[in-house]
Amino acid sequence: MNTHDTSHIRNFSIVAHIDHGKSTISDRILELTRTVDERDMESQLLDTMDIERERGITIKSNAVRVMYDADDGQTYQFNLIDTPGHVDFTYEVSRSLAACEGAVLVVDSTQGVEAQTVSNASLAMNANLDIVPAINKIDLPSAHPDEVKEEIEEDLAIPADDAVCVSGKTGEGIHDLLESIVFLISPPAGNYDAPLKALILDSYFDEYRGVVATVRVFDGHISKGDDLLMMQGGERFLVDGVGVKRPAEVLMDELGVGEVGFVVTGLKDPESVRVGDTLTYAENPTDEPLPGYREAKPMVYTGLFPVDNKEYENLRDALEKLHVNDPSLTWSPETSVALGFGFRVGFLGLLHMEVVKERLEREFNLDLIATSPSVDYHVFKTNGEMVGVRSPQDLPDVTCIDHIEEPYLKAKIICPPEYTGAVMQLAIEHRGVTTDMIHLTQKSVELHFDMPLAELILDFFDQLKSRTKGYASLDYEFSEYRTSELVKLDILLSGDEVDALSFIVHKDKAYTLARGLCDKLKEIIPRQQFEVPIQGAIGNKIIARSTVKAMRKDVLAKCYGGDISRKRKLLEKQKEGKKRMKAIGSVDVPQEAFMAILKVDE
Ligand SMILES: Nc1nc2c(ncn2[C@@H]2O[C@H](COP(=O)(O)OP(=O)(O)OP(=O)(O)O)[C@@H](O)[C@H]2O)c(=O)[nH]1
Repeated sequence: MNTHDTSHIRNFSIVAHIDHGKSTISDRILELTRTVDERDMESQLLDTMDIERERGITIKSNAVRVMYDADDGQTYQFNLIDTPGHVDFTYEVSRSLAACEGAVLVVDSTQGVEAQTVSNASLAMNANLDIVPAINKIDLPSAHPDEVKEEIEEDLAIPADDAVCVSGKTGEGIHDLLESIVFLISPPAGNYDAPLKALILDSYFDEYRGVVATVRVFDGHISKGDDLLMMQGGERFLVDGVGVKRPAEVLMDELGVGEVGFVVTGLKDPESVRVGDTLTYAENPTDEPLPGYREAKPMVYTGLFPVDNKEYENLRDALEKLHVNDPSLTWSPETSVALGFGFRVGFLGLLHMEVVKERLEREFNLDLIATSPSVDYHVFKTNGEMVGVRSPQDLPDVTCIDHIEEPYLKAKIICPPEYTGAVMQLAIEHRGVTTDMIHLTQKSVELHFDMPLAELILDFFDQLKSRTKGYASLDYEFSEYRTSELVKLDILLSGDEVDALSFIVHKDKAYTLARGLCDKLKEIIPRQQFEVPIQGAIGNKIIARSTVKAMRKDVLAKCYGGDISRKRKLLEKQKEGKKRMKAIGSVDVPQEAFMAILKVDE
């Protein structure tokens, strides 16, 4: 195949609302194009992380090359990028779209257009991509593809004549989808002989080969031995090899213009390759770098502390390693009287937080305690200074505070009309204000809210799902900082303040939350050999209290006589429990206590 000619190349992302079937459709494409042998086929092939497979969610985008023999007798090179659907990872989606000419927009035919369908469609439209709508799960009896077509036209302003009905499960319609990709998505433009212009989409660190970068070549071509320069980072290196994923890595002679693949940089410093940077020839560089990416800003911060303080350095190393292919992760050292040395880590959202914590524990074998999530508050002091506060412990003394601003979101919820009242009520309870209500179709309403981010991270999503029987979907973006009356709520165990349990809350909610939290902690903290009073306080004022009664904990007391295996199980369970306990003063506090705020029923 002539690498100067790009007419046979199609670069596209698969985007959708969470669970609408992107990964399943990608699997069928790999199967139908015989990229993967049937006997090697396992589901969610592109979700390479254990967590992705177990949870059935995509976290990282993944680029693979498949060759498609089309009905016109030609063979096409498809570079397919599977993307995450959850709102936390919208940033990852826009990174992938920047490398493509087209997007396959998957919509579940039993659910219709949902919040991230709208946001992904508008990301794709803003990036000027050709969009192929795929209406999925048509094998299900509850599928209503015709109505979904209408929604695509009306809500998204995408012509639905182009929509292809498919089933990722049975494979029906996948052939038609591949044909539509050939006809509807433009081939890449670009000049093979021009100076190199390649966008770094992603990178990971390999012990033996150094940093391996996934790139999209816009102009020029890359081969082994080329002398390349990273335009922003300034790093220069000789290419150690190039190749593509199918989905196993295959080395190639060259990555030509318009293609997507990987470059082995040989660079040993994980920080030397920046996602969003432009690669060019060191001796004959291009004039201007590509626009790159908007930096992903962390929204949620939490303290991560090793249960065993000796693991502190290991935790730092692990964060550095994860950062290479998760550039949105940020951290700074944090010290807690209760938990010792740790880090305040910034995440894109709560799912991102859970995923990173789980990866740190599994892939790096760390035992961690996470404290309740916080947002980044702007605290204006009486002396005119502004400080960013991401941890309740860092809040200056009240006498020095003039006012505090907190981040607000523009939230968008799509739900069936009968749940409008429930959704509005929930928003009011979370200090939200309805700003707009649009009737999309007879079956769906789009509600717009202004709402503090801090409220969203306190179980808003779970509440939304339960109050709308799972029918509502949520999307949001940061809007601005606004002044709020916020106070720091402290928790005292046996009369001692536990810094890691403090949090910042709106004044009007402080009493209810303090009471709820004291009650919750009473359930969570196991009985000790002495009574443990739990108190909630604002400054010196105690506003709530509860007590954990004294009891000698003898887990075997319940086992009369000889059931050895049951005894062993109980002891093991207790040991497991101990691992996650932190002795605070003389009280053993389990991990759940530090996240109890997320579980308080208001
Ligand atoms: N019946 C039926 N089920 C499907 C079909 N496509 C996907 N599913 C199921 O829908 C669920 C979600 O599919 P995924 O492919 O993981 O969805 P996704 O969009 O990749 O999800 P994220 O990566 O988490 O955003 C899985 O349980 C699939 O088995 C289909 O055509 N028919």
